[in-house]
Amino acid sequence: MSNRVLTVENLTVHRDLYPAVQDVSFSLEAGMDAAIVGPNGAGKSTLVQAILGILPRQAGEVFVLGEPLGRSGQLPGQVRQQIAYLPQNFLFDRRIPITVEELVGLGWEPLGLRWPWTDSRQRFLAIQQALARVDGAYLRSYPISALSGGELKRVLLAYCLVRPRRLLILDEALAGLDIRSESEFYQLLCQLKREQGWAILQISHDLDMVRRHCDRVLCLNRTLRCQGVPEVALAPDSLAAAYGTEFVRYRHRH
Ligand SMILES: Nc1ncnc2c1ncn2[C@@H]1O[C@H](COP(=O)(O)OP(=O)(O)OP(=O)(O)O)[C@@H](O)[C@H]1O
Repeated sequence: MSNRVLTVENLTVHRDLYPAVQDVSFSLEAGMDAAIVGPNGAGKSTLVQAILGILPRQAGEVFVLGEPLGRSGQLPGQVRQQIAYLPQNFLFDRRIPITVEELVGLGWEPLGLRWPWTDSRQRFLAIQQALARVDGAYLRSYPISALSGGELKRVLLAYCLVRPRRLLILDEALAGLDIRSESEFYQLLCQLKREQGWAILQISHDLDMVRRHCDRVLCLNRTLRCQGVPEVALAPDSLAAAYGTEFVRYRHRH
């Protein structure tokens, strides 16, 4: 079985009438944690949304687990189920009366029609295990309105891992976490990557975190300015290509 989880070939995506992402190519293997970095407006979210099939593309191809992403974002159900996505702002009204268990259970529901009472034991166990995995077993019957920001992020990760996945996409998902919660979250991601062979694609502005935790970096500024291991892709020359020379001088002064 191939280890290739994601392939992006010559992808171009327009916002309004201009290319926000142009001619981008890269691939991700199982067990790889890749960061997309670049200045504001560089096209990072646009790229991720096109890979998820949320935004249409003007040119290029995307393959997830070897299956081509359709022009309108279609993928076979069994492939789509293996992708988990944590957006930048998981926007919902936290006052809605839903418990942690119910929220995590939404991630478990298989696609397609089924009788509501089938697999209920499996579902219950999967939710329990996912919550235990993020040290959140005690949160099971909490209403989501009662969670702190860090607890909510852990619960959302449980939502992602409640069924087996191959690709996890994070869009600045850790923004707002304190240093300790962020570090714990990364340790957990690292374990999941090793144990379950997840490929992780994450957008981040935290270059120090990327240097510490990621094994591949994509420097984007509309086009891919460079890609490689952090030592290469985060070297001053590569950063200057993505962010401009002023940014690199600023980072060196601090
Ligand atoms: N809904 C939209 N409609 C039209 N243009 C948009 C929309 N969202 C973003 N854009 C434009 O697309 C370009 C890329 O934006 P995008 O959000 O992908 O960048 P980003 O790298 O994720 O930025 P940031 O780091 O600020 O989150 C920008 O020029 C932005 O103004």
